[in-house]
Amino acid sequence: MMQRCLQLARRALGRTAPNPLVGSVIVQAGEVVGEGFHPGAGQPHAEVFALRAAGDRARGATVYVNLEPCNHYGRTPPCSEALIAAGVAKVVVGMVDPNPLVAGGGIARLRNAGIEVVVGVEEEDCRQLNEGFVHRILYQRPFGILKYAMTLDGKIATSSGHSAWISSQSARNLVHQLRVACDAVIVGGNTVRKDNPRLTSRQAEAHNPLRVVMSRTLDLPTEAYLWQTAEFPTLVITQKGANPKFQQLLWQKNVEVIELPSLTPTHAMAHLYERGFSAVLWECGGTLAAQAIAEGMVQKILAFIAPKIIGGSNAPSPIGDLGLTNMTQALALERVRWQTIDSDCLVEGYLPQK
Ligand SMILES: Nc1nc(O)c(N)c(N[C@@H]2O[C@H](COP(=O)(O)O)[C@@H](O)[C@H]2O)n1
Ligand SMILES: [Zn+2]
Repeated sequence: MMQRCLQLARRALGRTAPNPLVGSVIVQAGEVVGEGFHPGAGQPHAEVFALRAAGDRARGATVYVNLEPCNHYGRTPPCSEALIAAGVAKVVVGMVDPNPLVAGGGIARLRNAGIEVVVGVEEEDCRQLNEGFVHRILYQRPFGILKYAMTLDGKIATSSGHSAWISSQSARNLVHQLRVACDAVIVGGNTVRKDNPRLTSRQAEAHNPLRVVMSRTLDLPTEAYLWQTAEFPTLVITQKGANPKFQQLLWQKNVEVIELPSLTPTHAMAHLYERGFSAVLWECGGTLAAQAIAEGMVQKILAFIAPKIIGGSNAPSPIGDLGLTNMTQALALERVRWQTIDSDCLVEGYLPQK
């Protein structure tokens, strides 16, 4: 039932920030009598949709939900009260809500009302689905995911900058799927100049992240896929006073431009946090990737490794200089997993939290 909650929650992938992904199932005498998911901030919570679907059959039933029911008046009233009013007998919770406005209060409220509450079912999967939301709440900044594709000898392009394609079509499809789950995708000016990326999800009906370009100088091409904003918006983040003429050209193309006093990954992520974003994908080159890692703006890494060799010392690598001189300083990923995708290998893991 908890896995079904996660499945339902995923229907809103990429659309709920700053809120979490939540699904709920109501079971009465072994039969599913109601299901629901949270479609987005400002809309009713998953439990409310499930209660509406169950109607009177919620009385005496068991409610499954991947996140603790809320207990506060936010954009919507507390689900704890709705569950109590509906007369449910038992609530099975995937994980405690880290939001300080909830943080165990929903569970306590239900228990005080005589409802049996079980906590921590399929907890690891529940945590992973909402890792962006959890990070946002705990650290007041979005969760950063760095993704790159490299050859067996650690290159992301030839020395002339050619990179299409390093990884297989199946690996690229997985990246499109990853974009569905993210609120924004960031590249630097170099990537726009060299690759002219689209940065979309390539899936009908699916969510597309806000496409973000970080560029200090705005020394960017006048024509690029990213400036075609009829379907998908683009945000360019630059530094105060940079290239006013080019800024004007971008605005004419409906590309939003914002100037920050100082253009760093930290400041860019702070801005995206203010916009309500939870999960941000870094698809940038090595220099920006190294800066983002050094500033603690990357929490998770997904490295696609293709069994191809480019060779040469001038071919760029996925992560630039981190200033490390000794192997004991190497950043050792935690909770590492790997899988094969066609002939490529995907290694993923988490950077130690600073
Ligand atoms: N249990 C649960 N189910 C949902 O469907 C939810 N969206 C949440 N969200 C929690 O409540 C906060 C948002 O409240 P409003 O939508 O503003 O009323 C969010 O931060 C989570 O803590 N929980
Ligand atoms: Zn709620």
